[in-house]
Amino acid sequence: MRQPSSTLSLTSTASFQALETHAIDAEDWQMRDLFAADPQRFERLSVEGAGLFLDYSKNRLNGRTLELLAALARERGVEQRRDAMFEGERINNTENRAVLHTALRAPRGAQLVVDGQDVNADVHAVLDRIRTFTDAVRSGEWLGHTGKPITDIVNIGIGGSDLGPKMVVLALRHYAHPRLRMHFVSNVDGHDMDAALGQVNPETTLFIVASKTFTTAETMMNAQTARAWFLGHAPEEALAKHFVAVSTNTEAIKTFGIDPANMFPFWDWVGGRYSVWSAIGLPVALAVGFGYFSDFLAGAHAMDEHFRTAPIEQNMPMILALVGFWNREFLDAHSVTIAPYHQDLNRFPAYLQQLDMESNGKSVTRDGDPVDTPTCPAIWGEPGTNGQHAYFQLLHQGTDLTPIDFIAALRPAHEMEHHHTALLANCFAQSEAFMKGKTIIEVRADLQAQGLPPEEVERLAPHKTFPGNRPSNTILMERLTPSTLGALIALYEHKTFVQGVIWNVNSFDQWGVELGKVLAKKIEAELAGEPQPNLHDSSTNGLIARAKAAF
Ligand SMILES: O=P(O)(O)OC[C@H]1O[C@H](O)[C@H](O)[C@@H](O)[C@@H]1O
Repeated sequence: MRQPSSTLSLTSTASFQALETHAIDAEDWQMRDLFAADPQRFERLSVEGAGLFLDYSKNRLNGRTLELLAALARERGVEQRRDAMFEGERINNTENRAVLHTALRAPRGAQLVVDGQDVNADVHAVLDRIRTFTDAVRSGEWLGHTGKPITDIVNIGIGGSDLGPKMVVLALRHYAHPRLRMHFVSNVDGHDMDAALGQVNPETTLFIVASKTFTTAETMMNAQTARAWFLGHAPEEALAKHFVAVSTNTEAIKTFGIDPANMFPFWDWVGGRYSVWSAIGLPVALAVGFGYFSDFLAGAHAMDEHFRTAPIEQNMPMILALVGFWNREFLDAHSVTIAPYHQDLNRFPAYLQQLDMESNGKSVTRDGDPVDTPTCPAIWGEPGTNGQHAYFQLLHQGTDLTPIDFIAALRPAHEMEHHHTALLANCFAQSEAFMKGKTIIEVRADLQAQGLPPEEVERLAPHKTFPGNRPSNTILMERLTPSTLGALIALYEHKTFVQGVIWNVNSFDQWGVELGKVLAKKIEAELAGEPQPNLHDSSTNGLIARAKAAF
């Protein structure tokens, strides 16, 4: 494999050291002054691509900062590693796998042969099957065992086999088939399955068991429960009309009792959190139809092309990554808030939590050495304007600096124009307020103008002062469509990738989730079996004892 020039530790690179020196100068910068000094700042610090617009001018940086960040990206070999990913090299070095989610959205006929396998042909063969199947279900031609069309689809999956399809189906609800109700069951907590089964009819329900490995404990338990529930209402031969599977593991699907003819495959080079573009997106294709699903893939592909070809300085995912890196490393931002000013992007922050934190929540490099800087910040958020009335207080006046990504569509999918005007006004007002703040002098002037006595002005002024100078990005799109949503997700995927290369971590494994799984198996056996005192620490023993006493 081509070796990117990132074997030096991050802090020993010349470009990181140049950034460290530059960051000392930048400590005193006020964004208000940066805007006042440069009337072109917005034009200079914004970029367009694949139907998205990114304004990153409300960050504490200048042109020199960007030059230094771009130099760092070059020194860390971001472009070489990007090309290696697109070409199918095995960049996931702890699992010895290629990372090819970009191939899932490449148009038919794109050339990509990896290990002698025509990846593009394989991808499009599965897409053709998805088209045939989803057309049949949507048209009503696919019938349940008693001859009725499907009305409800229950996706059973967790992590990447849940978050992507669920988020996208919600985001594209305006494109959805009116007959099909979509349900998502992920949690091993029986309340999740109980709620879904309470709403559906076995005669008209299609279950999708979605699991890359087909070994994930939660999904296997939920799938068995759904199967048993279904067989309580229908004969065994009816299963083929009501259960399909999405997986890379054909053998496990057969063992479960799903006909391989009802299996939609994908491949080990698709990471779970990057899998919504594969057959894991089946619920999306069922809800919105294959045509819109293709538009969704095409939007992501447009972002791939932008990412692959635009120079770093005009490359949206690179810039989003570099600005985020600057805020993390030099402004000590421990977390990032995602604020979609679009109610239909309700689950987007949760989706990004897995994408970013499972990818870059690492503390050793690809070579197994400890990293020498902080890595992935925590990601969290809620749609605006709701967040404004909950935790924005901390963002405005708390002691931590938390960068914010505002995301908005300029045109709504409804006709209540005045709602949309109010929504956008709030979005833009918040980013302005975070940037500008309100000085104590301005606050005093306001309070004096209200006629407050001087001692009252002095008492209240510190509470009403906003420090400002708090960074944010704003991402705009004309409308939230299958295509712009595809581009938006791909933007964040590539942002995550670029940061991972700079930190030199493997963004494509997730060993950190394993320990809890192993211990849960042990404790599950203990909870179900005879008491075995003192196998654990006193806290875990005590909790197990309390649970057993309640059974
Ligand atoms: O699709 P599955 O194999 O069932 O995996 C579902 C999820 O579980 C795992 O524990 C991983 O942390 C996730 O990356 C994955 O998406």
